Order: sequence, then C-alpha cells, then structure tokens
Amino acid sequence: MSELLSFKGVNAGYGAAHVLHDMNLSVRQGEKVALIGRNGVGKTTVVNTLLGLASLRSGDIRLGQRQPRRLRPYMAANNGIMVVPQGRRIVPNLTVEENLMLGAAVGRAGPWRLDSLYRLFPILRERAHTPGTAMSGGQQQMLAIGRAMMANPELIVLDEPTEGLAPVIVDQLAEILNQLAEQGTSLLLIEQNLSLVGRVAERYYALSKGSVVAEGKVRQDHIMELQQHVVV
Ligand SMILES: Nc1ncnc2c1ncn2[C@@H]1O[C@H](COP(=O)(O)OP(=O)(O)OP(=O)(O)O)[C@@H](O)[C@H]1O
Repeated sequence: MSELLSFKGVNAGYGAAHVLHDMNLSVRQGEKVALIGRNGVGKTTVVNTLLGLASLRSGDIRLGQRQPRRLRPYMAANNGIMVVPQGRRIVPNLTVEENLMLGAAVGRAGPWRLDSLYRLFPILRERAHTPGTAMSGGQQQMLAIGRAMMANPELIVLDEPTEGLAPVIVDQLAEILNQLAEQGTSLLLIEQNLSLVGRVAERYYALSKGSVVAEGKVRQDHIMELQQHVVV
C-alpha cells in the first residue's frame, strides 16, 4: 500500500521553540491511524508542520507522492490530504452549504458532492441554508468533516475532533469515521479520547515532548494500556 503521508526524522517548531524532535510517522492507503498524547506534547504542531505553518528544520515530509521543498497550506489539499482543524474553524457568516463548498473549491472531483454528502449527513441538508456557526458543537464537527470530504481527499487528518462533544455525539462520530474509512478514505486521528481511538483506529503513535515514545496496534480489549500516554 502506498504511503499517503510520512514524516521522517522531522524536527520542527516555532521561532526559538523546538517542538518536534526526530519524529517519524506514516499513514498508508486504507489505514486508520491514531496519534495520541497529552496536552502540549506537539500534536497540533504535527498538523501545523505538514501545512507549513510551523517551520520544518530538518527531516523529510512526504505528502502523497510529493516531497515539497517548502511546505505551504494549500499543498496538502493538492496532494489528497485534508485537515479538520482543532476547534473546527467553521467560517462565520457563511451558510452550512457555503462552508461545504469551500472544501470542494480546494479539492478535486470525486464521489463526494453535495448530494452524496447530504445522504451521509442528513442534518447538514436540513440546515443547509442556515449559518454554519449557528449549529451545535456536534453538528459543526460534522460540517467540518463534511467540508473536508467535499475535497475528495485520500487522507483526512482530524485534530481532536471530540473536544467539547457529549459522549452520545462521540458515538455518532465513531460511526461516521468508520463509514468514511469503509468507503476508502484513510484517517489520521489526533485524539486524547481513547474511547474514539479504540473504536476507530487500528494503529497508534504516542507522542511525548515532541517525540514518538510508543507505537503499535490498537487492541480494543487493551485500550486502557494507552491511558498512560494521555492522562497527566
Ligand atoms: N505558535 C506557537 N509559537 C510558539 N510555541 C507554540 C506555538 N504553538 C504551540 N506552541 C508550543 O508548542 C508546544 C506544543 O503545542 P501543540 O499545540 O502542538 O500541542 P498539542 O499536543 O496539540 O496540545 P493540545 O492538546 O493542548 O492542543 C507547546 O509547548 C506550545 O506552547
């Protein structure tokens, strides 16, 4: 299976702050991978580095088949990778449908269009013409995922999608992510919520102080063994 994203020996940070240390990570086609770790260990910096928002000091990052010399925010989408950012970043003043069309604008043609997406998320069809930010947190998370899907990516990177969501919504999110994966989208799930990780991911990396300190298969019956990596 081909690699959709890889970090090899990556050192990255912001100005004088060196956050990621010799980091290695990869996601291949068809995989559901989790990146777990406590607050402040550098999870969002992984996203920022692949988008070119944190500076890559050394090491290699491949986006799909490409290894750009200088990363820029649009390159991930051009290479089949969409990010669902922490905090969702629904654009205020745009309707649900207009937010979805932003995803279509940066991506490529494929099976995900408004009609197919509305079948997966009926609530987004119901609320299509209301402001995106007028919806509940859970609905906004579905919108953020839907917006990413509209770009027809091969890989979706989700940065703490359960933040602020009620357990019943986390259950719905697990179902949605598994459906997307069944339909061929690979996932990199950045999470501290082990219940979601256990239900979705097959493989994990644990991050501590900007380095991968453990990795392996996710075993649902031993999911609590991963708790040491997310609980302070
Ligand atoms: N723009 C920035 N400039 C300087 N330092 C930053 C910046 N953004 C994050 N950091 C620092 O980088 C480190 C890693 O932060 P990061 O947001 O990647 O962690 P995280 O694991 O995603 O945490 P959380 O779960 O709280 O989102 C922290 O020490 C943070 O203070």
